[in-house]
Amino acid sequence: MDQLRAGVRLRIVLGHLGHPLAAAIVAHPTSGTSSPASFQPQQFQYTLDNNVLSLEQRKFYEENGYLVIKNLVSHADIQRFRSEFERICRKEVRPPGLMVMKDVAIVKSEQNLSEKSVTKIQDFQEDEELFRYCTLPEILKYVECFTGPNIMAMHTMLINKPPDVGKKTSRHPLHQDLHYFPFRPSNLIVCAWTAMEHIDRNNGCLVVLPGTHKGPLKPHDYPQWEGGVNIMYHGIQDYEKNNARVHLVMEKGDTVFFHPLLIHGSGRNRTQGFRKV
Ligand SMILES: CCCCCCCCCCCCCCCCCCCC(=O)SCCNC(=O)CCNC(=O)[C@H](O)C(C)(C)COP(=O)(O)OP(=O)(O)OC[C@H]1O[C@@H](n2cnc3c(N)ncnc32)[C@H](O)[C@@H]1OP(=O)(O)O
Ligand SMILES: Nc1ncnc2c1ncn2[C@@H]1O[C@H](COP(=O)(O)OP(=O)(O)OP(=O)(O)O)[C@@H](O)[C@H]1O
Ligand SMILES: O=C(O)CCC(=O)C(=O)O
Ligand SMILES: [Fe+2]
Ligand SMILES: [Mg+2]
Repeated sequence: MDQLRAGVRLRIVLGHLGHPLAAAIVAHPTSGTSSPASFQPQQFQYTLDNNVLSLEQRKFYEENGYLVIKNLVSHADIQRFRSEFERICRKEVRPPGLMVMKDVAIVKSEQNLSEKSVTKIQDFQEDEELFRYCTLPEILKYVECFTGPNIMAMHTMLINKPPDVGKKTSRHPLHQDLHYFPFRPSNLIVCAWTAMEHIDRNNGCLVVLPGTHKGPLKPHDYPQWEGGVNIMYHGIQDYEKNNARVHLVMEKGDTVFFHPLLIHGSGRNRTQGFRKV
């Protein structure tokens, strides 16, 4: 906990700020140094050696840049996070450093009332209840597969995607999280994104372009959307249109871990509910 709190700012993005991956020692036949019997050529670039992920899961993340773990966070914990979010929206608590963001279409409308206008809260590291998410053993167990054991929470958010008012402002353009991160190395950063309810294309699920974590960080800018774009919702202009988009349908408690270079976004929320992650 103290180690986690030592971070700059927190999110469900977790990273490793320590050493780069140790370079493999290559044995030279005449040098006298011998190769350990267990030496294997480096097969994996995006995951670390431990016994948590199956070979199949590891290969999936290496190839696609994300991994969904079903039913990872308990419904009881999710209910507690939901209650705390509602308390924050009612202004019963105001943790230091917290940023409350409203949808650009709703902030300028008559509907700008209470939690129905809050699109997300960011940087909730000082809220003890919400920060419990970053300390859940089941989350950290998987995070460690990507970051190694010295884990630091860097940025936190609870997203409450509102019903779209017809201007498509509830969408989140396709982007790479690394665009927002001034720290590296990228392969030792991972995002954990937990569904707080059933999420599919109707309420604006996460959309990913598999394999794009192998590419570079691309230029980002505001999309040219007529109905308006939320502040800081930058998107990639020139992504590969042939790259298959995969819509991640998730149940409450399911968690997707993804690489900060993976191109992802989310569609509009066509329901009347507030889609929470
Ligand atoms: C902070 C990063 C945001 C990332 C967003 C995208 C997330 C992608 C996920 C990827 C991972 C992200 C990880 C990020 C971590 C690193 C971040 C590094 C970048 C920074 O640190 S940037 C610095 C911090 N950034 C901000 O604080 C964002 C800007 N925030 C604000 O401007 C305000 O706090 C905010 C949220 C707009 C609310 O202001 P507030 O004064 O409380 O609100 P008002 O109602 O008084 O409105 C003032 C004014 O703003 C207009 N407004 C309100 N909401 C929006 C909106 N959603 N979009 C556009 N415009 C908005 C409102 O209409 C008012 O305008 P007027 O013209 O009427 O004055
Ligand atoms: N052709 C496109 N050009 C640019 N961005 C796109 C395009 N298609 C989708 N996106 C981006 O990907 C996100 C997810 O797309 P998706 O198609 O799921 O959402 P949607 O268009 O809002 O809903 P739906 O397609 O289900 O009607 C969108 O919010 C948008 O940011
Ligand atoms: O949940 C969403 O709508 C998008 C979230 C996102 O981009 C992120 O968590 O990095
Ligand atoms: Fe993102
Ligand atoms: Mg679409």
